[in-house]
Parts: sequence; C-alpha cells; structure tokens
Amino acid sequence: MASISQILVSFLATLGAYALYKIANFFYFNWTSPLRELPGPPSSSIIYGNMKEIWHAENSVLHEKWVEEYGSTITYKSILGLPRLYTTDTKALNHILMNSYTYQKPESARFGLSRIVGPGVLVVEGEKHKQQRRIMNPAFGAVQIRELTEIFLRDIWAAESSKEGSNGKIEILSWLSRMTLDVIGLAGFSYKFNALTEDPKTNELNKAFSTIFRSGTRMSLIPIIRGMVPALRWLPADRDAEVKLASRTMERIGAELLRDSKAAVQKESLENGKAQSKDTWRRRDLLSLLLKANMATDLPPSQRMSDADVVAQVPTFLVAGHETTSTATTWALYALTQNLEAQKKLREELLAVDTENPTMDQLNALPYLDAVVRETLRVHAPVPSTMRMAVHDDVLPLGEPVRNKNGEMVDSIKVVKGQTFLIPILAMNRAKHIWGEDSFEFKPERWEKVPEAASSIPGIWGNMLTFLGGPHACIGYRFSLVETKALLFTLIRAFEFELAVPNDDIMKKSGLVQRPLLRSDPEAGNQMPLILKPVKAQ
Ligand code: HEM
Repeated sequence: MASISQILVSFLATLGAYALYKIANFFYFNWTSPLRELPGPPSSSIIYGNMKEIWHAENSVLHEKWVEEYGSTITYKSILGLPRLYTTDTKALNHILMNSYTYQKPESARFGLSRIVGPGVLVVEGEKHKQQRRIMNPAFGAVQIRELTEIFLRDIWAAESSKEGSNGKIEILSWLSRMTLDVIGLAGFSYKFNALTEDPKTNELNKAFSTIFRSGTRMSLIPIIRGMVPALRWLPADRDAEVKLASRTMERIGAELLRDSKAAVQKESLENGKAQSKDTWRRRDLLSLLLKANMATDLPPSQRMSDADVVAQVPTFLVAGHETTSTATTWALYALTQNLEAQKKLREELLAVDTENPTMDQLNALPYLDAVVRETLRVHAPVPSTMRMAVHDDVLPLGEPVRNKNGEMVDSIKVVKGQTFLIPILAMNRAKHIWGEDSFEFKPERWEKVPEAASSIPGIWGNMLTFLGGPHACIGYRFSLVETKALLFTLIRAFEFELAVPNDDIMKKSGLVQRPLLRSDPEAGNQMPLILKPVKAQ
C-alpha cells in the first residue's frame, strides 16, 4: 500500500505538472496571439504591462491618445504582458456586442461582480441570461416605466421639501445617492429604505453601498490575480470583509423583499379570486412585475426562474440602478455649473412648466432638459468602459482596415479563445471623428442636429454607448432617464448651482462607476461639493 509520503509526492507532482501546463499555455497564448501583429504602445512593465499608466491616467484619456497615434484598432498589454484588443471601429464593436454568446464578460469580471450581487442578470451568460432577460424585459418596458414613474416621482417631490431652506455648501453626490436608493427601493420593490431621512451613518444599506462604490485610490494586484487564477481566490485583499458584509446585507434584505413581495402578490391574486395570469396584479414595482411574469400560469415551468435567481435580481437592481443614476445626475449638475448659460436656459424651460409634479410624458416633452441629459450621458458616461472575452475562436470584421506590423492592410482580425477586449464606452461617446473637434465639451445644443456618423454607434439609446448595446445592454435605461430628468426638474427649478471648489480640483475615478474625487483630498472619498442658492420666486 502506498505510504502517506508517496501519496503526497504524487499529489504535488500532479499539481506541479498542472501548474507547468497552465504556465506553458499562458506563454503559448501570448507568443502566438494574432494581436502581436497589430500596432500599439510598447509595454512599460513586465508585470503590469500598460495597466499602471492606464490606472494613473483619467478614464479613457490614454486609450484616446493611443488611437490617435496608432489607429482605430490597436493592442496593448495587460497584466503579465497579456495582449488586449482595443478598437473604436464601429463595425467591430457591433460584432462584439451583438454576438453575446461568443463575447462574454470575462470570468474575472463576473467573479468580482458575483461576489457583490450573486447570480443576477448582470453576471449570468448564455441561455441563462436569455431566460432571465425574457422574463425581466417586460417589467422595464415603456408602459411599465410610465406607471412606475408615478410612484417614485411623488417621492422626489416630497424629498425636495426636505431640502427647503438649503442655502450654502452641500455635498450633492451623497444626497443624490441616498435619493436614488430611496427611489429604487420604492420603484424596484415597494420598499422604503428611508436613506434620505435616516442618518447615513446608521442606514445599513447606505453604508453597504458607500463601501461597494467607493473609488479606489490605489491600484492593487490581488483582485486582478484572483480574477485570473481561480486557484488563488483565497488570497486576502483590501476591503474583502467590508464587501462581504455589504453583500450579506443585500442578500438578507433581498430574501425579505422577495418573501414580502410574493406574499403581497399571492394575496392580491386570492382577493381577485382568479388564477395567476398576466392581468391579476396590482403591485407595479419591478420585483412584483418580475414575479408576475415568473409565476404566471401561462409560463412553461422550464422557463421559470428559481427563487435564488429572483433574489439575486434584488442586489442587481440596487447595484446597477442606484449609483449609476445618482452619478449621472451629479455630473449633470457639475456640467451646468461649468456652463451657466445652459443652466439658465434649462431653468427657464423648467420654470415655464405650470405644475410642480409633471408626469413622465410632460418631462419627456421638454427639449432642453432632454438635450442636457443626453449631453451629460455622452460626456460623463457613468460606466466609462466594460470588458468582453471571446469564449471561442472567431474572426472580427473591421469597417476601417488597419496596417499591421508587416505593413499589410487587413480588414479582419483573427480572434483566439480567451482574448479580452476593452469596450470603449466613453471614448466612443466623445470620438472626434464622430462628434467633431469640440467633442470633449458639454454643449447641449449639439443635439439639435446629431452628426450622421453617430448613427453607426451600436448603442441601445441616443447614438451613444452609455447604456451599451446588444443583448446585454442596460435593461434599466428608460427608468434611469426619467429619474434623472425628474431630479433635474426639481433641483434646477429650486436652486442655482455653483461649484464649491476650483474646477481643477475635481477629478474622475472609476470604481464600478466613474465618480468624482477632490485632487486636494482623495482620501476623503467620493464627493461633489456644490453651493446652492434658492431660486427667487418670480
Ligand atoms: C445612468 C444610469 C445607468 C447607466 C449609465 C447604466 C449603464 C449600464 C451598462 C453600460 C450596462 C452594461 C454592462 C455590461 O454588460 O458590461 C448596464 C447593464 C445593466 N443595467 Fe444599467 N445603467 C444605468 C441605470 C440602470 C438602472 C436604473 C437599472 C435598473 C433599475 C439598471 C440595470 C441594469 C442591469 C440589470 C444590467 C445588466 C443587463 C444584462 O446584462 O442583461 N441600469 N447598465
């Protein structure tokens, strides 16, 4: 019989052989990658590739510089020199975004996200994603969002009065973030989080979110390694304990919300005395609509989502739908402090509306408000980029041929399984060849005439990539747009806004979303200090 030491030796030998195989595979992938022939910047570090310089630069700026220098389709180096493809070619981007079975979120990104939200629609891929979207899409349709708007608008109007008398310096990001948490609570789950009225330091969800979305001020290798090497996921990283606590809080609240929502939905259908069908529900929040679709008797059992899948949508809606919108509205206010003419013009349009409580249709009928929101989401896209990875070999077509390092012009690129891509959301939104030489400037008037070239951008909304495109495009964009408009309607009618610090003190840094920090005090965390002056009654 083999002794323990023999078993140990053969176990270690197998482990060693496996590690060697993985390392050889890694170098083979690297040395044989077809991307080696593409132009791009030299790597500045064996360990970090170009990642450190990308981390230290403002979002997208370096990529934009490289595209100007090397062309629209380039390659640069990620960690350990792994090649990454970067393209602003709209034909190539369309191919990647539309073929979502081939180009998926990389396992490393899904691992990071799933630690926060669980197996919700933001994380799953393939058939499971298709099933979840099929059941969830109707809850986010135009008609449903119109009805939903009535619920949360009331809350926004009411919250405004809590700021009555505000005069002076306000940290607007945290106010908006608590406001949008309350809105998604009501609209998403018929639940009052009371984030705005309770002390932010004691409100448990508010605390959980400040942890999850805090922009990092240091680059750390551990989360990247953990994403890339599943065997090393036990390695401890900064903020692990906080993130775990935050996700446990959301999971627990999610389970409670599901239980309450199911009970309410069942009670309603019993009161109606009818079997559960598409027309027997009164609760209109997103979770109830999702349960309605999932529990309706006309859905074959094979297409239903499990309770675990439904619970995972709660943190998914919270994470995906809360800080994104508050960040967008924060950048809108910031942009308006830098363009006072636009702020004045917007206020005039909004004050001419003869109600304090407009409906969604009334909000959508305001052209300058619409232009301000579009321009904000173009120049200050809350999610500046995302990642995709090819899960099998493919050929990527290019609209604009590139010259490879051998001097040949190529109109397609061979893609090997495992290849990662950075999807340039912000860079496409402000590409000079599409939007013109002033593309970095905030000019709502540009929406009076959209440049023809913008129609080739494969985004689900507004000729831009802010909400992405294809089967994984943002499900909540209609919701977010009307919420942003409602917030701006209320705030701009009530207050004049000024930046409370010099403009060059504001910098952008990405955690999950692109949020503001002060250069003079990054350790103080994300913030946007503004000075509010009540608008005088006319
Ligand atoms: C300005 C606000 C928002 C922005 C900029 C935004 C942006 C995005 C982007 C870029 C994605 C694609 C991520 C990827 O696949 O890599 C996405 C997905 C998603 N968003 Fe949004 N979002 C916003 C608001 C919302 C709201 C309000 C909700 C929900 C109430 C929401 C729910 C989702 C969900 C569930 C997904 C995953 C969709 C899927 O993979 O099928 N988002 N969002």
